[in-house]
Amino acid sequence: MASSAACCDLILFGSCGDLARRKLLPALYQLEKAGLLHSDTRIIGVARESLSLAEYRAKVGEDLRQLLTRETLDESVWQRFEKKLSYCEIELSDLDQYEALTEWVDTSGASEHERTPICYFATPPHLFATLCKGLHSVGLTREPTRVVLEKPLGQDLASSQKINRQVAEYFHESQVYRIDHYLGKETVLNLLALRFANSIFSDQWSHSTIDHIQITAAEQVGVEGRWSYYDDAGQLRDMVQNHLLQVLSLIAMEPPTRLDTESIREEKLKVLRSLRPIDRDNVHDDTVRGQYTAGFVGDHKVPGYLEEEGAATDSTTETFVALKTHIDNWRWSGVPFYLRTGKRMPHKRTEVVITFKRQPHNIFYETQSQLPPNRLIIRLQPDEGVEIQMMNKVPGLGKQMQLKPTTLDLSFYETFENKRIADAYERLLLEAMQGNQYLFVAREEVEHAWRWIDGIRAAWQQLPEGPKTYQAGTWGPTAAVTLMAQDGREWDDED
Ligand SMILES: NC(=O)C1=CN([C@@H]2O[C@H](COP(=O)(O)OP(=O)(O)OC[C@H]3O[C@@H](n4cnc5c(N)ncnc54)[C@H](OP(=O)(O)O)[C@@H]3O)[C@@H](O)[C@H]2O)C=CC1
Ligand SMILES: O=C1O[C@H](COP(=O)(O)O)[C@@H](O)[C@H](O)[C@H]1O
Repeated sequence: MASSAACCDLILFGSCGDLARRKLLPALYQLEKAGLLHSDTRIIGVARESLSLAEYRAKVGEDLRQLLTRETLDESVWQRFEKKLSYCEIELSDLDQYEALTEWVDTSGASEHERTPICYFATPPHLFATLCKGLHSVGLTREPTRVVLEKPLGQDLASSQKINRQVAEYFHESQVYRIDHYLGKETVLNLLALRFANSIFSDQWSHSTIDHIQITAAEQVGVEGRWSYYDDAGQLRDMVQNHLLQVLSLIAMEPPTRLDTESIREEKLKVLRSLRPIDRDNVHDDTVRGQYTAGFVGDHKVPGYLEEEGAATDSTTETFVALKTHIDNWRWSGVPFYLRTGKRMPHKRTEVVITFKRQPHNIFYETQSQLPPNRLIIRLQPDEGVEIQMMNKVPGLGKQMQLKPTTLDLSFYETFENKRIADAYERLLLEAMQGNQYLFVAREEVEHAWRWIDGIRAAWQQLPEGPKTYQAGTWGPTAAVTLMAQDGREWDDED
C-alpha cells in the first residue's frame, strides 16, 4: 500500500493546457480518491486565462466528468478535491506578474514551509528559463522547492544542455524532476521486479544465454492534431530518445546495489554510455525510417501523414523508426538490440521480447527438425503481462515424442484481479510529492541519450534517400523486416 504524500503546494504552470487537463488533474483526482493526497495539500493552477476560482473549479470538474472513461466522478471525492484547487492568473513571460503567486503559495523561506512547493512546468519549454527567473524573484527556487519538467527537454544535445543549464542556475539537481512518463508505468517498473527478484531470469540475463532483444512501441494514433510539434520532432526524438532508451536502460543495466535514485541512475547511465554509435558507416544497414501514407487502422480509414491537418506536403519527417544497436560491455557482447516504434501501426503494443539461444543439440530431430528458441515476452501495454514461450510434449502414447510450442501466460489483470493499474502520471506525481527521484531522469542521462540520437540524425542527413513510405495499418516499411531478416531473425508480429 502506497503511503500518503507529504503536504505540498503543487503549482501547475500551464494548468489550462492539454497535458494538465487530460493527464495531471485526473491523476491528482485519482490520488485524492485513493487517499494519497495529504489533507492539507493545495493545487494551484496557473495559466493566463482570466478565470475566477469558481470558474476554474467548475472547468476542472467538467473536464473530469468528461475524461474519466472507466468510472463516473465520485461526488464525495470531488468535493474534497475541489477544495484543494485554487487558480492564479499569470502571463508567464512577464516577470512582474509572478508576485501574484505569493497570494496562494507560502514563499516565506525553507525552514518555515509547512507545505513543500512543487512547481510543475506543463508549458512549452521555451518558457522554462523565464519561469525559473520568475520563481526566483518570489523566493520559490529555494530548498525544499522541487521543479518538475515535462518533455521535450530540447531538440538535440545543445538545446537540452541549454535548458538544463538554465534550470541549474536556480535549482540544484536534487530539486529537479525530469519526467519520462514511461518510468511511471506499472509494467515498466515491473521490469525491475522481474529482473532482480527472480533468479531464473537474473541468472540468465546476458550474452551467454540471450540471442537478441527486441523493444517495440507501436501506436495506432497518428499525430493527433500536433502536426507542428511532431513535424519538428519525428519519431526518433519523440519516442526513441526518451521512452525506448529508458526501457532499454532498465532491461540492460547491471543490478543496482539498492533501489534508490543514485544506484539506479548510475546503472542506467552506464548503459547509455555504452551504446554503440550509429554513424555514416552503419546507418544505412542498421536503421530504417518510414512515413505513413493513407490506409486503414482497424476499420477506420485514416489519412496519410502529409494529409494530416496542418501538414506541409513536402515533409520528410519520420513517423516510424526501426534500428539495431549494441551495448558495448561485457554482459551484452554480441547481443543485438532491435528497437522499433511507429505511428499508425495495426495495434497499440509496447513490448520487450527476449529471445534466448537455441539448444546446442536437438535430440527430438525425428519429429521436430529444429527447436524454436524460448522467448520471454514482457507486455508493457496494453494487456499487461509476462509470457514465456516454451516447448512441451503433446500428451499421448505414440511411439514418437510429439512436441508443441506453448505459452505460459501471466496476465496482470487476471493475476491481480482487484488491482486497478494506475496511470503513469499518478505514480510520478506521488513520487515527486514524496521527494523520490528514482523514477525521474537525471541530467546526464538526458544528455547522453541526445548525444546518441544526434549521431543518428547527422548520419541520416548524409543519406541520399529519406524515409520510406508505409501504409497506415501495417508494421512499417518492408525494410524493417529486412533489418532483422539479414541477421536471420524476425520481429514478434503474430499478425
Ligand atoms: N499534451 C500531452 O499529452 C503532452 C504534453 N507534453 C509537454 O507538456 C507541455 C505542455 O503541453 P500541452 O499541455 O499539450 O500544451 P498546451 O498548449 O495545450 O498547454 C500549454 C499551457 O501553457 C499555457 N501557456 C503557454 N504560454 C503561456 C504564457 N506565456 N503564460 C501563461 N501560460 C502560458 C497555456 O495557456 P493558454 O491556454 O492561455 O495558451 C496552456 O495552459 C509541452 O512542453 C508538451 O510538449 C509532454 C507529454 C505529453
Ligand atoms: O511522449 C509521447 O508518448 C506518446 C505515447 O505514450 P503512451 O503512454 O501512449 O505509450 C506518444 O503518442 C507521443 O507522440 C509522445 O510525445
